[in-house]
Parts: sequence; structure tokens; C-alpha cells
Amino acid sequence: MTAQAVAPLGGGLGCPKAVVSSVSCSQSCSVGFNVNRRVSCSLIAADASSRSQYRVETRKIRFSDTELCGRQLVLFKRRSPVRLRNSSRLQVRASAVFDNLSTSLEAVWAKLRNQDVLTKDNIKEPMQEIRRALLEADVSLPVVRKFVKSVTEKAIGTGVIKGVRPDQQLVKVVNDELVSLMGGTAAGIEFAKTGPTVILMAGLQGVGKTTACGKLALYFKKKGKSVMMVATDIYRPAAIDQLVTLGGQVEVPVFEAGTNVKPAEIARRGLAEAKKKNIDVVIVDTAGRLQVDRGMMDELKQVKSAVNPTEVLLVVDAMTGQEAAALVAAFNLDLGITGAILTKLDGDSRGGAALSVKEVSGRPIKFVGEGESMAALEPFYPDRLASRILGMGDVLSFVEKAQEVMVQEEAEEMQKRIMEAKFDFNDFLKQTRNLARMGSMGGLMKLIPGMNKISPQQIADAEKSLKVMESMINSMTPKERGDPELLAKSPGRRRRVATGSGRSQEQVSQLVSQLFQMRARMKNLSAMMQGGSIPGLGALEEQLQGRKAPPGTAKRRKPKVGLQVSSTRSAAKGFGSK
Ligand SMILES: Nc1nc2c(ncn2[C@@H]2O[C@H](COP(=O)(O)OP(=O)(O)OP(=O)(O)O)[C@@H](O)[C@H]2O)c(=O)[nH]1
Repeated sequence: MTAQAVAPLGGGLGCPKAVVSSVSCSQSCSVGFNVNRRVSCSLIAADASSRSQYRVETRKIRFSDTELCGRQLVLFKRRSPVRLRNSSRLQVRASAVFDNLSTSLEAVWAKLRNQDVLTKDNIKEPMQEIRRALLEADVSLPVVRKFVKSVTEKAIGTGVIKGVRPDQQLVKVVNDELVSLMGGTAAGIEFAKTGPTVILMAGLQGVGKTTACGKLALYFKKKGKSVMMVATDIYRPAAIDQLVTLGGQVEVPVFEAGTNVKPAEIARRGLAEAKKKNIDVVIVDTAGRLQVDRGMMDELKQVKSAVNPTEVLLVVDAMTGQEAAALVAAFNLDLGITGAILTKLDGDSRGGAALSVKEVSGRPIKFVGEGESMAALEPFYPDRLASRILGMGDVLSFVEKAQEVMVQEEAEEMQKRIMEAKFDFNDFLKQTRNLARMGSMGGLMKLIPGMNKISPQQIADAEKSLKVMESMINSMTPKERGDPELLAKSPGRRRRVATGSGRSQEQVSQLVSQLFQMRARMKNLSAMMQGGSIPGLGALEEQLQGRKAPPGTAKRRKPKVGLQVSSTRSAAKGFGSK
């Protein structure tokens, strides 16, 4: 993009002025040229005559709309002002949001380069860096604390993934936590089941509310919806004109009733008009205030009850950082909102708002504005933003692949152990942890053909008994876990495990005998599969639910030890039953 000749403004900083004939800008140039506020720009001047590049001081420069064609740019090279020739080309690269955060995080990964595995000790310093980087990005302190704690726990708990370096592993954990911090999945707009979907827009003055109305109108129009905007800002007549102008730009009708009718009444009339015209989406613009005050809230409540909106969206300015998040929380408590629109994410915001809003307010960001043009509105995708911050999409997919391979290898190893009837309590623990990693058992069951008939209650029972069993296994010594015979032979060991886990001795005995039954069943099953007589899924389901003993196991193997093997029915309640 090329801007017109930039003439010196004179005076100001008391330095020689850079005069350039044209300005070529990288993608974020609109930040530098159109925003009516302080922006942070990193200017790189390439002097065509000397072919040298000047890294220009990153400084706050006040640009305003009125200065658009006559901007003074004072360029520095090693703190001395630089005079550029008329033929010089000037590249303006506004520091994009999250640049600093991304750079700081790169330094974090570098700290782990020579490590073999993530430990409590070697992760301390990187985590301090992450904490500092997030605070600098203006993320609120409680959010940072929670984030750092959770990343630390997960990073240490992940264990080694074959072929993945610890720094790569940490990138993945940080990515996943960033995504979940921002709400996990994208929160879309809810549409009314009948009649028009009404979206009430609220927000302080100058945050970009009216602009966001126009942007949303265009967004829905592009989705094939008919849209109408309603102007209820009766305090600033220019606001109505602004909305009408935006409506003209995006070719969407604007309902207005001048400045002598109450906002709630205008909204009501606007909605009636929209119903008459069979409009799909009605966007209600409201008046902003300099700060939250009672009058504003009361008025918003009146408008809200007049039109009963499907969505109440609070528009907040990303440049206000964590304040934006606090504002969303305050509006949510008082007015009740369904989400936020974060504007000016193209400015010099440090990005803290995007990271804090969901955690602080409990409400998701639904859209982000990244420019003044009507098309500069995007649905908010936490995963896309996280990978934009980290800039490591390839590392993420590499780690995911490695995890898949590991799960596959573990599964093959487990299968081998099952066939050899070596399945022990360590395997059992590993399996339950894998289950936990993969999500709830209910979700998993739905994926297995024939298993969807299991009731939620049965799943809940199974999950509960898995937890009970896990507590008993955790009280066993590593030797006992690897060699369950030890427990089968020794009532003393079983007593110790019972005391350690707070369970009864009978429960421990039952668990041990269930392991032997399980081994026998699995061995039989695998023998059948090898012999080609694979039981039908219905039978498998019954076996796994413990309703029917699998063929060949009706006459159960006698335990080698003095333990009473519990009945098939009791086995159904726990280990391997589902
Ligand atoms: N860079 C940038 N500027 C924006 C964005 N959204 C809005 N603006 C600009 O911010 C300024 C204020 O926007 P408005 O839409 O008038 O704000 P408002 O909240 O309706 O203001 P009031 O009507 O006074 O309450 C305008 O100059 C917009 O062009 C954005 O996402 N990025």
C-alpha cells in the first residue's frame, strides 16, 4: 500500500524532518495512518540511494485524521535523527498486537533447548518469563497466576513424548492453555427461533460501537441475512448520521426517529418495523458514556426489556487492556450480556484484553475488529489467536502427531501384554489415565459402535468405580502393581493397601481377583480373534458390560491363590466392565 507524499509538519520534536516522496506500508499500515490516537510504530526506512536500512526508534507518535496528508516523521538512527532524501522509500511497520508477547515467548522456548525432559526445576525460569510476558501484555494478574499454575502442572505431568523436545512440548501445553483461557471454541451468535434476531450493542463512548454495528450488518448480509440497524443514540445527533452513513455504505436500512423519542421507544418501533418487513437480524446501536454510570445502565436495561434481545454484545476497546475485561465483567453483572466485541485489535494494544475477557468475566469474545473498514470484523477463534501468538503451527502439529504415534505404540504394547496375559495394575492405571486424557468416558463410548446404548447412569457408575480402583492401585507398591500375584498371595499386603486407600479389605480382594478374571477374558478373546472367530459386536458389548461371560470363560479360571473370585455380576461393576 502506498500513501501520498508526506510533508514535514515542522517544529514538534526539534529534529530535522524526514521528507519522503512515498510511503509503502506493510499490512498493518492502517494503524499508523488512520487511527485517531497514539500508536506505537516501528519504522524501517530503506534509503534507496545508500541501500542502507535504518531501524527507527519505536516510539509513540500521535497521528490524527487531520494530519493524514501532512505527517511529520522524525526518524532516528542510533538515537540521532536521520534525514531522508525525497527519493527514499519509507516502510512503516506498525508493531502488531502480540508482537512483544510472541517475542518474549520465543525466548522462553530457547531456555529449554538443552534439556532432556521438563521438570519442576528446569521449568521454573521459563515459567517466570511467561508470567512476565503475560503481565507485560496487560493480562490481569489473577489470570496470569492461574495460567502459569496450570501450564506448570500440565507441562510436568505430560511425561516424555518420544522424539519431541521439551521446548516443543511446552509450546504445545502453552498453546492448549491459551486456547482454553480464551474460551476453547468459538462462541457464535445465537439466532432467534422465531422472528428477528435482535442484537443489542452496548459500550462506552468511542470504543467503536457504531462502527461495529455497521461491520456486523455487513457480516450478516454476507451470510445471506436481511438486516436492519436501529439508531437510539439520541444524545449525539451525529451518531444517528454516522449510523445512517454506515448503513448506506453496507446497504442496510437504518431505522431512526430523531432525538426527541426515548431510546427504548425507538428500539420498540424499530423492532416492529423489522417484523413487518420480515427482517432476519436487527442491530440496535445505543448511546455511549465516558464511563459506566447509573443513567446509562438504566437506559440500556429499558432498551433491553423493550426488545428482548437474543444477544447483548458489549463493545470494548482492546487498547484498554485488562480494563476491557473488567468492564465486560461489570456490564455482565449489571446488565447481563451474552458476549463481547473487541475492537481496535489492530492498534497498539498489547493483547491482554483478548486473553483476559473470558476468564475475568465468564463471557466470551464473539468478534474482533481489526480496522476501520466495514469488512474488518472477524469471528473470534481462540485456537487461531493462540497459534498467531505462538507462531508455531508446525511445532504444534508435530507434537500432536508424536502424541498420536505414542498412543498408537502404547496401544500395540498393551495389546501384546493382553495377549500374553501380562496385563497388570500399571497397565490398568495407564489405561484409565489415557481415558481421562481422551475425555470423558461417555464421549468415548459414543464413538464405539454398539456402545451408545449404555445409559449415562451406567457411565457415571463406571467412572466412579474407576476412581475407587485408582485409589487402591495408588496405595500399592510398584512391585505389587507389576506383579499382582503378590497381593493375591498375601492378605497382609491387601490389608495394607485397604488401609492406605481408605477402602475395605474386601474391595481390595475383589479388585485383585477381577484383574485375574480380566486377564483370562482378554486372553480368551484374543485367542478367538486370532483364530478368526471374532465375536459379533453385540456379544462384545455384552461382555464388556458384564451381562454375559464371554464364550469360553463361563467356566472361570480358578485363582491360583486363596482369594474368592467374585461373581461375574460383581465384576460388571468395576474393572473392565465397560
Ligand atoms: N483501528 C481501528 N479503529 C476503529 C475500530 N473500530 C472503530 N474504530 C474507530 O474508532 C473511532 C470511534 O468509533 P465509533 O464507532 O464512532 O465509536 P462509538 O463507540 O460508536 O462512539 P460513540 O458513538 O461516541 O459512543 C472511529 O474513528 C472508528 O473508525 C477498529 O477495529 N480498528
